Amino acid sequence: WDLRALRCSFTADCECGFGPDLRGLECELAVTLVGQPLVRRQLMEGLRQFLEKRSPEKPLVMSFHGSTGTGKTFVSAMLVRHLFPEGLQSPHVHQFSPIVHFPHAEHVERYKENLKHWIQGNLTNCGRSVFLFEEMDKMHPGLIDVIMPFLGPSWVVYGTNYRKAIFIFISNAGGEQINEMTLDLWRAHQDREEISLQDMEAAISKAVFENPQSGFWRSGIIHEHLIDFVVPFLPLKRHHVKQCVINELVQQGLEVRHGVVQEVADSIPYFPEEEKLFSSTGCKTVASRISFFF
Ligand SMILES: Nc1ncnc2c1ncn2[C@@H]1O[C@H](COP(=O)(O)OP(=O)(O)OP(=O)(O)O)[C@@H](O)[C@H]1O
Repeated sequence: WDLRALRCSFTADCECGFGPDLRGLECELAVTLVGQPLVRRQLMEGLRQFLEKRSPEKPLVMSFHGSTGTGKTFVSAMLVRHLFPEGLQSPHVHQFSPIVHFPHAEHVERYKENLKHWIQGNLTNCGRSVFLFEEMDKMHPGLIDVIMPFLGPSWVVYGTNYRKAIFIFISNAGGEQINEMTLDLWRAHQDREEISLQDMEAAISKAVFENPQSGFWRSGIIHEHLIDFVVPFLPLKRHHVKQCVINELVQQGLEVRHGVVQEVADSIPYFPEEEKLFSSTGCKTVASRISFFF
């Protein structure tokens, strides 16, 4: 007997090793992700809505935006780990980085063909495939539009049902707008959880669509509203950085010393110049700085 086939005939979720664990994800986000209430909300809501449907009407498309070190890569890896047990190592999780996969502007037409075939082939192999597009702001404009047919609600493309796939775009684009809105809110004495997602989504979409340096420049993906969830990563404050230092010390099995936490947090640059509120590098350099102060 093929036990896998037998199990699959009784369960709906057995699709090329796809085993979503939303509770586990929610729990890990609550414990390890610092200062990103909107991310938790958007991500969990998006996934729940999508995974509840046995036959979704379109693939799930999310776009992560925010300045450096705010947790975009961290969250995407965590998300993937809670969808496929092998996480980023799963053969059904595909990462694309413009610098690695699409380095030369003069080869864009070839990249378009390759990308289309790659996605089509992998969706034929596993409808639950996850595609991660990193550093979207470094992507040649126009290239990403080749995947538009895979993101919409059509039933099949080239004979493949692709509606169960998940696409995630990651970029720094829109980060400035997010930072400005968060700063305005702080100046108005409002809580960061009170940021209106609608306002932020509109500002981010406009910023990436109108920026010639963005992979989404004049992109049909934005114009046709193919992104289901825009996920804004807010700039991190000093107390968030301190929490990152504590998390990192615990993870490295080191003693959590107040002095070290303070020194690492103090060594990081903050903006704006006057108030020095938000970390310019988020928590990105925390791990490497710990060895200097411990
Ligand atoms: N909000 C956060 N909560 C907890 N840890 C964080 C957070 N943001 C960043 N970190 C820590 O900093 C490291 C670097 O963050 P990450 O790579 O996710 O940043 P990023 O937003 O993808 O930045 P970039 O735009 O430069 O790629 C993570 O591995 C994690 O340890």
